[in-house]
Amino acid sequence: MTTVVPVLVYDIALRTRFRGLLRRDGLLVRGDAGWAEFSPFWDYDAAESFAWWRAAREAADLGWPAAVRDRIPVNVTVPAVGPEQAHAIVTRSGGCRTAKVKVAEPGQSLADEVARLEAVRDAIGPDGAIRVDANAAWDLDTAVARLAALDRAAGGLEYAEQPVPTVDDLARLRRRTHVPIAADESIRRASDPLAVARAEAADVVVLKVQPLGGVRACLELAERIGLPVVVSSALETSVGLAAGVALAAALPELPYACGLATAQLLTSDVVVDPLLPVDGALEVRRPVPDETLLERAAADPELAQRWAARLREVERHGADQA
Ligand SMILES: O=C(O)CCC(=O)c1ccccc1C(=O)O
Ligand SMILES: [Mg+2]
Repeated sequence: MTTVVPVLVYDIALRTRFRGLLRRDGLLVRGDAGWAEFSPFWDYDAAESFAWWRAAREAADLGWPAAVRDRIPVNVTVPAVGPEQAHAIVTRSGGCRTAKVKVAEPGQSLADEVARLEAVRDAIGPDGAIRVDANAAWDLDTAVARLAALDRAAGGLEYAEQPVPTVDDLARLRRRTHVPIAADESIRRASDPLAVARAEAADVVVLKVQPLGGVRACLELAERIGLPVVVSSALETSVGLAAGVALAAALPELPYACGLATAQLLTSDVVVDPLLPVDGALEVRRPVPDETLLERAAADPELAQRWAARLREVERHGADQA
């Protein structure tokens, strides 16, 4: 393999709390094929983070397969915020015709979620699509009851992403609700990502490039799963998002909006022209970081050291596997 140069650790504030985070940090590297992002969340160990490193190596060393489309329809991502803020996020989303609303977050009541979904429907209009993401937080009976209530509040849900943790419960739930089911954690954190398809546990699968080890790995997985794919981000800078865009651009079919509009959740980016939606879609392109913006986003030396140590650990893990 060619050498990949660790170039910079970024540390960027989020606009609102997301997945319990107030800031996002990660490593940017550059190889012969371009810039790449390595940004596993801190609760992922070296074994799980190794797939994220394979995705970065692919981006830096090889680049990505050819695109078959030049724009990617995307959903606006609505964190667990109040109804006024939810309304404003959708209205200022850059024309997104699909909204993905986070639900089942700690400390949130059904009333909070109903109010958020009503606000999102008001903002997106009757023709917009609304999906929810529960991040595996419900048990089966709670999911059946909540989906009925949220489906009503939203005036119809396009689908529910990972409402329950296990493949078996996804399959059972799918038989107890008319809301279509999407699998996310059951694909990207599973030892066997094909189990969802075998169990007929989902109508849609969410694929994320970093946790699944790269664009090529995702294209292969998509083919083997044989279900419609939604490409989603891991809350990256535009450097990481470009890999998701490349996957969405290369898939033979793309029937749903993708979850790649998350540059909107960051207060700044490392490229001059971030991957933000225009008319509800991202352009298929690979933006290049800007020196000044890289400097501005640079983490303090202590955080940079932690990432360097982490990368050494992940590479050591990879060497042991080989
Ligand atoms: O899909 C989207 O709209 C945005 C991406 C997103 O929700 C996400 C981002 C980082 C980590 C996990 C998730 C998730 O889908 O659960
Ligand atoms: Mg999800």
